[in-house]
Amino acid sequence: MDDDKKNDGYKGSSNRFDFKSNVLQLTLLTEMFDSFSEAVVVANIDRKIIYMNDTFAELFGYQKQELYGQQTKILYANEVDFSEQGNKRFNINAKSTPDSYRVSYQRKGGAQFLGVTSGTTMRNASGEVVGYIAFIRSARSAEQSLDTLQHIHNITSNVGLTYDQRVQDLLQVGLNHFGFEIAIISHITGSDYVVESCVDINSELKPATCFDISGTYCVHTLKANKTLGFHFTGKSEIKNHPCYQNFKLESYIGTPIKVDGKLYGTVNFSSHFPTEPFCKDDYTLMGILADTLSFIIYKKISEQELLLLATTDELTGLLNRRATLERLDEQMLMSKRVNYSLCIISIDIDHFKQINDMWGHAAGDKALVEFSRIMSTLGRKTDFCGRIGGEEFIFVMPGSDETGAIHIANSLREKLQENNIKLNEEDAVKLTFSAGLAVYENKESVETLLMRADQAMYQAKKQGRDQVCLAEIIEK
Ligand SMILES: Nc1nc2c(ncn2[C@@H]2O[C@H](COP(=O)(O)OP(=O)(O)OP(=O)(O)O)[C@@H](O)[C@H]2O)c(=O)[nH]1
Repeated sequence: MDDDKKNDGYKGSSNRFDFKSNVLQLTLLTEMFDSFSEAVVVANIDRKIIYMNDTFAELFGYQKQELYGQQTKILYANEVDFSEQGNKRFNINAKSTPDSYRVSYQRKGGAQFLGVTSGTTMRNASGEVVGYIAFIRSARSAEQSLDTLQHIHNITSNVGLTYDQRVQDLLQVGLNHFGFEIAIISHITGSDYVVESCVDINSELKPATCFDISGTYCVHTLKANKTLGFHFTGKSEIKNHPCYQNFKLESYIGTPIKVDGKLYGTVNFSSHFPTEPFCKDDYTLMGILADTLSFIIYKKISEQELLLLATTDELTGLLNRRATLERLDEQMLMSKRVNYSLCIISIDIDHFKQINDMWGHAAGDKALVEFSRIMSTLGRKTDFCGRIGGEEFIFVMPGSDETGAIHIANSLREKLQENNIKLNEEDAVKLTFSAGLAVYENKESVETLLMRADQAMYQAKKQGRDQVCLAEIIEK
């Protein structure tokens, strides 16, 4: 073979890896690596490129002649990385053991990609370092995809993870796979795109942020109803998209998440830097991630529904007895810890039996539902009420004193006076109630607090109903 043709390498005089005297080495490199499927590059001690194979030139998007003699700085996305690698690896004191690392590279034209590089120093017969050989592959190779799949499996099979940890870990796996900065699970209702969970390496994006869907790339993903990716938005057909104009996100890949057959939102990854074109593996992985998330979200929604069922009174929609007492207990603990007052009112509708007797059980049910609706419109956001039994309720007011609680009881009375309760098409009644008000005393239990409030309520009944009595205080 003609030497010149064989050695289409750099022939400049400044490199200390002199080809004229090292023809053998270059011939060897050419024979060994020209047909290699992995990208191979050799740089001299000045970090100038003296050999590359076709795969390398293709990976970086250059003609070989454009790269020969160039410092490898041209290949790095970040100049700092170039200097750091130089300090660590490309110097005469560097170890000659092979070494592997990941770094962001830059193609001709600026598109960036995450590369896995393995390399080692090259020495001459006297043992002096004369250059460096590196094997570079895109981090998103088949091997990387398998690694990502393994991580997804590890996360889904780890029963010790909470919902939030699981979701965050899956987002992180996606970020690592693509080498991006932002990962989002969105919940989409109408035109609202709400960031439900996210990982943002720059900590700028926060959960619960809401965008109009038209301002996000996901609008295209939803329209396509499948995974969609843009690896260099600034050079794509959507470069006028508001998301590009506002956030300069150069790369994006997103997939719709469907839960129980209905659109829930999207999972998407994005970066301010361009990346290499997405490959089949990337699309497959996005599908697997979206399916995995869909299952996890479905499970969470089912659990929430079950919890709601277990804590809600079926007829009125108020908290049921167990949930009311549990919440009361929590509030009493809090009240003790931060030393604020807490009041409860035990409420019992007057002569309720007569409604059932005169208009039937269904009419009684309607009265209970309407009474509950009116009662739950009262008070502060932190107040809550629950149904304790048939026509008995308690109203809990954390942070309120006796005056505040009496005000609530009076408001309920006024509302009931203003509103006739419709029992059926023709009939309506006015309801009254008897109530017992108890102010929580430090150290007492839920049972004593309730008992004192109930006793005061029975007192109100005894005294003629339609009134509020104060509970006895505990004798010291
Ligand atoms: N419709 C309906 N009635 C209920 C429900 N739960 C309990 N009740 C009825 O509520 C009535 C309560 O009656 P009582 O305990 O005698 O009390 P009251 O008639 O309100 O009289 P006072 O409390 O003394 O004013 C009973 O008839 C119960 O059957 C329910 O879920 N739906």
